[in-house]
Amino acid sequence: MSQEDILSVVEGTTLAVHVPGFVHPEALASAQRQLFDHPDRGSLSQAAEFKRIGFAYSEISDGTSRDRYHAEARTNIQRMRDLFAPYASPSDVLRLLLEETWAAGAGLMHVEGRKAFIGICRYQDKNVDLNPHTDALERNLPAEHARRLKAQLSVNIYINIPRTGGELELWGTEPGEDAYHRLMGGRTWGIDRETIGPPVEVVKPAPGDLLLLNPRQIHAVRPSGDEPRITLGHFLGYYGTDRPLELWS
Ligand SMILES: O=C(O)CCC(=O)C(=O)O
Ligand SMILES: [Fe+2]
Repeated sequence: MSQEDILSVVEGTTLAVHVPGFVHPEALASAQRQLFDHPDRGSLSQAAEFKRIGFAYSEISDGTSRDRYHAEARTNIQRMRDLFAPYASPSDVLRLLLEETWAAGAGLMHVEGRKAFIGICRYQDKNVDLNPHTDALERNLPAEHARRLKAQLSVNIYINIPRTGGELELWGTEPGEDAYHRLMGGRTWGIDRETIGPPVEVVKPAPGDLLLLNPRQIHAVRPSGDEPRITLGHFLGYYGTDRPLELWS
């Protein structure tokens, strides 16, 4: 992954950058054994059908959950690191690679002096649909930090992909917050598939692959037909070409 790859997604000249085989096959096989039925997988605060290990920034809804997110950040990073041992955790490798590849470097996001978590493990079980949606850090971020953020990217590393289903769908359109809420209609999260036309690109990653995309553009994941879809999710904050990238989950 190069500086140009990252910029092409920021600028919208590329819909997604696909890096096949990002995770070493032995590390991948070991992680699959560890993660498949992991006892720590818990339900996402807003949607119980989505399971995850770790606590996502998007789950912050008040002061208590904000404190919890930061208090657990380092423990949750270490938990994912331990799950991949004796191999390097792919989230750690991603952080180092971005530090090496991005001219101004890259590091863990910190908000008001508190560290972010990175490397959430998400499970999408059989028949669970991840509806078309957008992600925006500003929904959860203190306003002062949000003003500096120029773009947001999403980096997913795939641990398990079902044989049928589990494709990533991309619409290539960035509705902005007001238009997104109109598209949501009365839903609490995401857009009804009937409300928007077909995606402009459909990508089926393989286990071990990495995909970089702009999550402010509408995207979705088709339901798994058989096995659970297991990913490591990361977001990247872009503050300008001469500024370091920031990572969080
Ligand atoms: O798991 C994926 O392929 C995409 C997940 C997603 O919604 C995102 O990256 O923002
Ligand atoms: Fe998303």
